[in-house]
Amino acid sequence: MNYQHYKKSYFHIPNFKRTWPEKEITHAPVWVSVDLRDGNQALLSPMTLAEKVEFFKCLVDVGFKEIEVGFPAASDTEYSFVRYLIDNDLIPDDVSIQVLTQSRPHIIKRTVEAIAGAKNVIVHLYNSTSFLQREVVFGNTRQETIQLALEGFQQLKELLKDNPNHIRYEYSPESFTCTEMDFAIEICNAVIDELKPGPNHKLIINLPSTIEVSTPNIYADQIEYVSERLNRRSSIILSVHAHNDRGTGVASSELALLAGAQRVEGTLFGNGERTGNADLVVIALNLMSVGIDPKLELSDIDRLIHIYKKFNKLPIHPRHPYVGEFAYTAFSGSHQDAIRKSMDYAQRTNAEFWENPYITIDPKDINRSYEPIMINSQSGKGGIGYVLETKFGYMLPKALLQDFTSAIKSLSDRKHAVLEPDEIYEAFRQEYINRSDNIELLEYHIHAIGSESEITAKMKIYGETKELKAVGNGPLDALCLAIRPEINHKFEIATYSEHALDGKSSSRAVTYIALSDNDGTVTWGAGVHPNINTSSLYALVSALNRM
Ligand SMILES: CC(=O)SCCNC(=O)CCNC(=O)[C@H](O)C(C)(C)COP(=O)(O)OP(=O)(O)OC[C@H]1O[C@@H](n2cnc3c(N)ncnc32)[C@H](O)[C@@H]1OP(=O)(O)O
Ligand SMILES: CC(C)C(=O)C(=O)O
Repeated sequence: MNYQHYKKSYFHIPNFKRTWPEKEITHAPVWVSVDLRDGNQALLSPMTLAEKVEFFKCLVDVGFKEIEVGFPAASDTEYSFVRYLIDNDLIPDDVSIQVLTQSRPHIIKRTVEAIAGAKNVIVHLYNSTSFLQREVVFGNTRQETIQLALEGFQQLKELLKDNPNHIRYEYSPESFTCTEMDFAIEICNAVIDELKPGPNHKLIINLPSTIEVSTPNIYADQIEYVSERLNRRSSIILSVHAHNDRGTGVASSELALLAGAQRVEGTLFGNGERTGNADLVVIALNLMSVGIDPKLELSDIDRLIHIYKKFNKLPIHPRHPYVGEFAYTAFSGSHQDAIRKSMDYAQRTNAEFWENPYITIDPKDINRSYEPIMINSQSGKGGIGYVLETKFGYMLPKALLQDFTSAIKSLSDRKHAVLEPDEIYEAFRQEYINRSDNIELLEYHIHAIGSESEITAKMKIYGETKELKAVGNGPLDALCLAIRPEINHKFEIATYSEHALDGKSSSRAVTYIALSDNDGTVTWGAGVHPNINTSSLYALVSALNRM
């Protein structure tokens, strides 16, 4: 690998006493959806006005109070969308729309025109501050870079000075993670000094991980280091906006919260430039999973998935946290076993809290329909038993389950595929239930003789119909006695168990019987019938056929 091609692109963070590793997240941050801006700018085909309107409504329903609705100067659609929201009174009073602008006079002017009449607006101005961007992209010195930001805000203040509405400002030193720390502090403080925020008109300072270049702990250090050195800190809302280039956008945002961030920008399911933005659904559900109110209403997750797929025209990965197709599925035997035991335990003990060794949240809390267990060649008896029990009501004795599991594993191995519950049941039915291949019980009658039972049975044995009769200490014993002389094989009933299948008075019963023969080989059979005597006789015949 050509690792010599790379070097660290973030700058040294001077020694300081970091406190974030000792902290815990205790409450939800201010959430900001940037789906309609950062998400939208990264799409193959950006959303139409109608699509943005529908997406916006969904974000409002979810509970976002700050929504970056676009970059109004970018295109007619972007501009018209902002106007449409305002002119049609679609922005609830408790929701602020946020618009993004570069620090360029004509772009700022157009942005201000776009927001005329909106009650609550955050005007978000950015310019890039990293060494590379300053030197190569802009050709600006540090001082010129600061000047660019200040001139932008001076123009905004002038254009908005008579605006009667609630206007707040946000400043982002874009490419913050590759900016020298002293310069990041210098430029943010220059903006703070220009805007002079106070407790009643706070300024949002957003420190983006425009591109992820380090492990999340470095980002957290950068956030805490700068946070502590901002002027008028109590009048600043510290915001983060993490991308996901190293796959740690969520972790970066979470550690940044420990480090002093109060506000998190991101998108649903992590859409956004390149590898995406921080996934707000994951961060919020991470909070819920440890008992913290996420302050977003995510229970109708399927609606969000639908909106995401429809308007972003992107799929959700099957392994996506919380929402992927397999997020609540275990394939491997030991996981299935532990999931099953824990679910049974929670039900038995009427548990107050969700606790499961392999499933972090109860999928029902986000209205997911789910398959907790799927069966393939890596599965074990725990999972197979779970499927037979939860889908079909069969509670197999452990030894029978073991017997059946080897058959299922080799079936899945041969098929190279997951087995559907119906296939598993069908395999069980064909192999064990009411077998009559060579020996068939056609009719029977039982008479009680004192404490004993006499059975008269019409049976087909290897093609020949026979009338058999015997007395035993119960119907099953009697049938064993009647059959033994007819077949050339010794057997004893080793175990017997039964249960109702459907849980109603009209329900069917299932009986499981294990026979052992001369050399100790154990053979299982099962019988199903509404009459419990019949189900047990069928189980015996079934086991005999298998033996
Ligand atoms: C990290 C982020 O996601 S930031 C948001 C990025 N989003 C977008 O760019 C989407 C919307 N953008 C657009 O539609 C277009 O880029 C526009 C309309 C804003 C501008 O388009 P154009 O005028 O054609 O310029 P272009 O896009 O090529 O931008 C490059 C110019 O903008 C300058 N520029 C870039 N960012 C900024 C900024 N934040 N402030 C001031 N100038 C900037 C560059 O230095 C460059 O100037 P130059 O032409 O003098 O070299
Ligand atoms: C404008 C800023 C916040 C941005 O989108 C980024 O840095 O990724």
